[in-house]
Amino acid sequence: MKPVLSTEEVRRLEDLIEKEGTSKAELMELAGEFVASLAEARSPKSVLVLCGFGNNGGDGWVAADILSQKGSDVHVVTPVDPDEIPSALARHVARRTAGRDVAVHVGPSRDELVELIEQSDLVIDAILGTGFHGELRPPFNIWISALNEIGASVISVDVPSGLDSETGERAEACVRADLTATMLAPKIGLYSGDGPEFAGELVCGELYDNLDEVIGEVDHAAEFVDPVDMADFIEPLPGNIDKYSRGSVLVVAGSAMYPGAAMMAAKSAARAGAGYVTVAAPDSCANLIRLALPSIPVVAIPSDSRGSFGAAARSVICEIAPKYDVVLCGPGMTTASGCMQVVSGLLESDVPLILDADALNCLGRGSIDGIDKTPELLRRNGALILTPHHRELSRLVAGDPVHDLRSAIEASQRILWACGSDNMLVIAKGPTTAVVGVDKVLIPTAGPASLATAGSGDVLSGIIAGIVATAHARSDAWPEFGAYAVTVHSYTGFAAAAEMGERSVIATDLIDVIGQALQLVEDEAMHALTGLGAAASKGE
Ligand SMILES: NC(=O)C1=CN([C@@H]2O[C@H](COP(=O)(O)OP(=O)(O)OC[C@H]3O[C@@H](n4cnc5c(N)ncnc54)[C@H](O)[C@@H]3O)[C@@H](O)[C@H]2O)[C@@H](O)CC1
Ligand SMILES: [K+]
Repeated sequence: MKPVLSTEEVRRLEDLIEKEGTSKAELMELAGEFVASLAEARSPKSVLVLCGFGNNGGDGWVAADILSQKGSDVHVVTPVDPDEIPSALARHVARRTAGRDVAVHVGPSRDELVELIEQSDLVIDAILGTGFHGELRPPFNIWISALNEIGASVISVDVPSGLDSETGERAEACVRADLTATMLAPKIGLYSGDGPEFAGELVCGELYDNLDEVIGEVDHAAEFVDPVDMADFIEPLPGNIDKYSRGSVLVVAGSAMYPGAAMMAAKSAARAGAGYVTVAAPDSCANLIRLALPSIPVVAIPSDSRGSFGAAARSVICEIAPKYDVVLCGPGMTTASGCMQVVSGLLESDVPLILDADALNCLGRGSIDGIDKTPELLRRNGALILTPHHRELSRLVAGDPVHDLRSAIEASQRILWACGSDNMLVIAKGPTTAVVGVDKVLIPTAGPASLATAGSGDVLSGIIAGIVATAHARSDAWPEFGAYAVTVHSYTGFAAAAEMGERSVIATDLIDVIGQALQLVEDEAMHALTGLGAAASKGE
């Protein structure tokens, strides 16, 4: 797992490294070297380095110096003369570089800048890093819009300039990078909001030999997990196993209006490895589900007049629920009063429980001031996993805005900390999904845009249920299993897009490739672990 840091955590880390004997000036030299090495790998004949006023600019000046010494034709653009750069560290390296074989352009006009960009093979964006906040001031807004218009090949230093490294919000003009070379550890804003889109490929320069030790001494906003971190959680299927010991799931879902959601969640749970999946659905749609899923038993529960769970549903469902390793409740269920009763009944039981979709909306309706103000509703002995997307999460915290990764993590933590339970997990779904536990936040590999399709959430909750059911002995590691499930879902997006084309994927395609996705994740985890090199690339 790789730490992902907030801006404040990065500052603390730099201070600690300084205490250990490596100064910020040395870190700047190392950062510049790292950027220069990435630039060199692209063999540019001529490089343009855009430098700002701060230390991000300083990294750019160092890279410019190294690249010119290695034979590239290097031009540096700066808003002020090197002697007038306010940051002492950056001023020092700028003066040094300007005295060497680079062409320095101070405050060029837009036309002059456009000409410089067009003449170069590669642009290094060292305009703004973690020190950027608020509205983008001139001349940088003009520089950045010129750069994006021309569509130059760009390496951004630390973060794309114009992106807030904390929130991932972008200014009106924000560099669209091909590659972002982030220093020491990725900043949380690179995963949030506009970050993933504008950063392009992300590589991290560790810069400091004892980084692993020192980074453990600062808090981490989150940790990035990739398949290699999942090796411990992927177990081979033993031969002497029966359908029940492979893990059982009860899917409480569906209504006359939305029977498909129940079908997709149940089929996904089975495809994700559960040996025995049962659907409990209102009798209004039970037969339809039976016909669609011949391998899955369906228990018909009395409906209300509109085809949702009726008043008798709670007692019937709560009686059968404890027989399963995990219960998934919510897809396509509606928020009728019978459904609200079912959710509160299941919460009172001890069975490991996943609440998704309408079950979350039932929770939101049952707590006017926000679920974080009424944590007693969620306190229970059994494990509890909530899987809200941003709108559902916002409803759970009484309408407080949730619009990006950072606000999703904050809202999830408010709920978890109010409940104080280490048996609880919020999987906050979004373009980047966060798996939030009471004491850790995991960010699994994000999937492609093809996952943004109706029913994709039902597939994810089914995958989570299937994976959690097969992991019943490992309840100490819910966040890791949650991250594993989210990764598998992401990989269904890659695999389905490879078969169907990114724009054409529908949720049922994702279900059909769950097996492929499980295999891809397993291959990547095992190959990386055994040093066999890169595994089969995602869906190719
Ligand atoms: N994290 C680390 O350990 C290291 C960080 N270094 C670099 O240092 C950077 C941070 O340096 P700084 O703190 O000097 O900050 P930056 O260089 O990111 O930006 C600070 C400058 O940006 C200007 N600025 C801020 N908001 C603006 C706005 N809205 N419009 C226009 N200008 C604006 C300020 O006037 C200030 O001069 C990192 O991003 C990284 O590139 C490296 O030098 C070495 C190691
Ligand atoms: K930058």
